[in-house]
Amino acid sequence: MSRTKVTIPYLMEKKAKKEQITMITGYDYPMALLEEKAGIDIILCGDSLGMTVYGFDGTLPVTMDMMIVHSAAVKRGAPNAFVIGDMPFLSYQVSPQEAVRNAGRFMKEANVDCIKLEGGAAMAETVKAIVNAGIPVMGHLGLTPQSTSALGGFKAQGRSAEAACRIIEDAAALEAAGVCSILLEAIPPEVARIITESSKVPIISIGAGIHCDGQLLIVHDMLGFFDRFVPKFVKKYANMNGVILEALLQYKAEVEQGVFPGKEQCYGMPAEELGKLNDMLKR
Ligand SMILES: Nc1nc(=O)c2c([nH]1)NC[C@@H]1CN(c3ccc(C(=O)N[C@@H](CCC(=O)O)C(=O)O)cc3)CN21
Ligand SMILES: CC(C)C(=O)C(=O)O
Ligand SMILES: [Mg+2]
Repeated sequence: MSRTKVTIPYLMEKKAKKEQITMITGYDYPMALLEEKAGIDIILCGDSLGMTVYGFDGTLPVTMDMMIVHSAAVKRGAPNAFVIGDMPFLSYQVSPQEAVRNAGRFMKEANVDCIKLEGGAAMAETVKAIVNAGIPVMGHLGLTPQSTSALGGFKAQGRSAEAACRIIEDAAALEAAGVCSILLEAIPPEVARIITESSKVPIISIGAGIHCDGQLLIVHDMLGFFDRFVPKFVKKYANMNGVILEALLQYKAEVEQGVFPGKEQCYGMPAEELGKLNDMLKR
């Protein structure tokens, strides 16, 4: 199946035409193949893989090396989607120089189209440095999982007038610094609407309501492939855990009952050769 290559101008055009942008996370080759086939616009190789794929309690243990391996696999599976590499904790906070080097690794070693980092005005200089290196940057505001400890947990943000005002200012600072898009996570729809209407770049929601330019979900959440916790913004479109568990139970039962493997799964040997073998073993 052929599909148009998703680029920044294409995403800008979608915002202008008020066509919704579709975005989903992807962490590996097989899922990326299906997301490409489905025509998803943007695939985020998120550091949420620390939780969904590696079983950590948060995203802080995730390293650049892990992100490079996974995002490269995603880009191989989805050459036409706009693939974004998520900068992991401590890969961009220390200095703009380190941030440029790590963002550059994503481009050089994983062939992604863009990188994403968390934070607002405080990250403006870092964003500028990366953009000046020719690397597109997506911003990320609201619930920023890399600062869970500072936020007091995975909690919705921007629910007071003052907190909302800060997020709106952060979005403006990111746009001025040159981001090509901003992700808003777990904030009230009213706040997201103000940002979407006042910004020139596409604004994507994960738990930020219907007024944005597009939507994102974590693929493991929407497929029912992760159930340690379910954020309020998740809608489950499938029950993969149920499907996979049923297959595993059936396999186990068939092995234990001697039903698997059947004749179809076995390699044949000509009767003549089998006869010869038996003669050889008799000697
Ligand atoms: N599988 C998965 N899905 C995600 O969406 C996700 C991750 N992992 N890992 C990193 C963060 C954590 N995320 C979360 C987690 C919980 C809520 C949530 O809805 N929390 C409730 C309860 C919080 C509380 O205890 O006060 C809320 O109402 O904010 C939102 C985003 C989003 N990200
Ligand atoms: C939760 C989303 C926005 C993310 O950053 C990730 O998947 O890592
Ligand atoms: Mg992330």
